[in-house]
Amino acid sequence: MSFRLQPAPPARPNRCQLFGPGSRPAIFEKMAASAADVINLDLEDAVAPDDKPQARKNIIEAIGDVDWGRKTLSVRINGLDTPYWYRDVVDLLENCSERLDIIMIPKVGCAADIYAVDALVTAIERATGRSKPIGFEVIIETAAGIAHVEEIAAGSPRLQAMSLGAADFAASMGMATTGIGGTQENYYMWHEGAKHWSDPWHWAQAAIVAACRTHGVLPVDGPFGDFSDDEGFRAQALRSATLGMVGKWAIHPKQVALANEVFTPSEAAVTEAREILAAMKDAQARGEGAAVYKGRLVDIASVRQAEVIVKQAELIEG
Ligand SMILES: CC(=O)SCCNC(=O)CCNC(=O)[C@H](O)C(C)(C)COP(=O)(O)OP(=O)(O)OC[C@H]1O[C@@H](n2cnc3c(N)ncnc32)[C@H](O)[C@@H]1OP(=O)(O)O
Ligand SMILES: O=CC(=O)O
Ligand SMILES: [Mg+2]
Repeated sequence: MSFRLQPAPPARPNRCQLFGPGSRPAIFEKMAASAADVINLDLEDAVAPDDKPQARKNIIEAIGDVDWGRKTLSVRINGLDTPYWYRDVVDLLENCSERLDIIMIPKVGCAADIYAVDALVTAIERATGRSKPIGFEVIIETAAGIAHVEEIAAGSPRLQAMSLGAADFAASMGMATTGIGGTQENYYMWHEGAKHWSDPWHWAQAAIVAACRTHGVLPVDGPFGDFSDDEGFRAQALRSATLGMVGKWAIHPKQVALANEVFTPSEAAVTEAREILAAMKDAQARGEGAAVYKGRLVDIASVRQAEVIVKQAELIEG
């Protein structure tokens, strides 16, 4: 371990982030009643330009009026390349209740983007006397965003989570696909007469996880567009969880249960993790730094691995 210890990310469940357009208030109560840990009310790409003012009003009203329970409540503002974002921030923070937890900043390209929003949010918080500091989450979904992912992850003490936005990411990178996440038909290895599909999102996800873990931010996988493909969603989510991501977006309510299932450690995984911790405790009592568990080596690193699973389970149990 470096002399600089790895900071812990926010201790809250983030298995599923359910999105819904701010211009569709009829679904807000349904979103609140869902099993998602995080709700993202959208002012950005799911809202047509002419609908943005009304969407802001809908969201401001719903933040105060809807019972969001213990969910983390987030609003996605428009990108800094648009004329909308400052009005999103000003209207929201001058008018919405303190129930709002987080602002999501899309298409972040460098740390200065976060700095700009932080300066505006800080000024409004001071001017209006808001007592609960607003957190940030960002989407990495441009070439610049992935190129500067580490400085972005270090961009503000407000930053809690970072998602990969596969749709805009593919567009910005010039990727030859209109699919949002998942397997891409043309991304395969050819070996002995058979296609073996690879994962074009892997490297971006790994870069995001590394940046997030370095700076105590939650790494999250973004949207999976084909909501009729449960197995495709599950496979993508399992890969993300294996890489260290803590959750995934749902762009349709049927994806919430799938995400929760994948990002909740199974009973078997938690039992095994606890058994490894117990085996290592016994080994340490004997003055040994390594032990054999089910025929395989476990040592202090295994303790750290097992603790990840146990902590995640305890966080979810509350
Ligand atoms: C690339 C990106 O930026 S992704 C993030 C931005 N995108 C979004 O926010 C899109 C979010 N999703 C949606 O807007 C919608 O789910 C759509 C447009 C994809 C599909 O909407 P619909 O055609 O209404 O879906 P469908 O008919 O299957 O809905 C089934 C039920 O779920 C409800 N529902 C639909 N979407 C949502 C949602 N996001 N949250 C909660 N409930 C929802 C419907 O109201 C309907 O309820 P009912 O059974 O009581 O009538
Ligand atoms: O905003 C999300 C994306 O995939 O683009
Ligand atoms: Mg996007």
